[in-house]
Amino acid sequence: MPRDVLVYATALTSRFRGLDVRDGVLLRGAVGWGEFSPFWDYDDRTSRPWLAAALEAADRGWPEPVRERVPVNVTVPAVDPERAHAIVLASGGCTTAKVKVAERGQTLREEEARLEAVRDALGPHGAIRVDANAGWDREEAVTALARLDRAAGGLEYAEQPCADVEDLAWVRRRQSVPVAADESIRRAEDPMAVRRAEAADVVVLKVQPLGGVRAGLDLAEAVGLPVVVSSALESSVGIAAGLALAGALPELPYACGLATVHLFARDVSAHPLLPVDGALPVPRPGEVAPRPGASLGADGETRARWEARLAAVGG
Ligand SMILES: O=C(O)CCC(=O)C1=CC=C[C@@H](O)[C@@H]1C(=O)O
Ligand SMILES: [Mg+2]
Repeated sequence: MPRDVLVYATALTSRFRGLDVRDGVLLRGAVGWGEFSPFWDYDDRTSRPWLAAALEAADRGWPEPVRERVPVNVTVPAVDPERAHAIVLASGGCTTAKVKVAERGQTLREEEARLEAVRDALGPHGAIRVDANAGWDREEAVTALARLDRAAGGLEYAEQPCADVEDLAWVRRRQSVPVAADESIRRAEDPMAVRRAEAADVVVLKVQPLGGVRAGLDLAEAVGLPVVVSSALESSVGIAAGLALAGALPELPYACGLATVHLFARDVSAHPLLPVDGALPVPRPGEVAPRPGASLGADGETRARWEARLAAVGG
């Protein structure tokens, strides 16, 4: 069992997934550090794979990688065009951008402006993908994707345009932007439904919700579609596990969504996993650790909440 438990909390540099603060637990085992940070809207049962992923990193380590570096996308939250432009320019050389769209309270015109700004910052050769987080119904998705595809000067793919697998398949047949499945994999009872319904061209895999790097490798093999490994908005300790999965996949045709540490006002590591030349290194088990002896930003109440949650989930 893990020997040390540290709780971190940090402000986010832009609002993301409705959050202004991110917090979680770091666990140390025989091999290294693992992160357990299910979002607060996840119940104890749904949080169990997140704990399994942390314990795998802490106690077992990961399979050998087949590559040393992983190309990554810059993640652009649902911000105004000026901020979107600045985020891409400060991305550490990323040539792929993932832009959040279908944000409640925003118009399609605002989202077009965000995509135009991202294209301007990225230049004509960069790749742009969008993530709607299931925010559209299927007709809305077809209309929005046509407009956003034009505004972006071409979209690489659209992540989770609708909630239902049948709707993803319908949208995929009706228009030309490829479809990626995220929530339909990580929150689904049956992640293979996407494959059976021919609902996606790409699948997005996240280590914590899936229960670890080995679980992610097994699912990638079973699904048999191109994989994009993405973060669950983790500290560098959690991102290290994502990089281990991306590093061990036999094929990696797309940039991964693992460059999210820039969204943390303060990371837990003295060497945050921020991209250089648009890529991140694949760390060895135990290589990424919290700053020694430092406070990780969590107050007493936050620490107590996480310790109780860890016990409830089974740590
Ligand atoms: O994929 C990326 O570029 C970053 C990760 C990312 O977008 C997400 C991380 C955490 C929670 C999710 O709402 C979100 C996603 O939907 O992919
Ligand atoms: Mg997504």
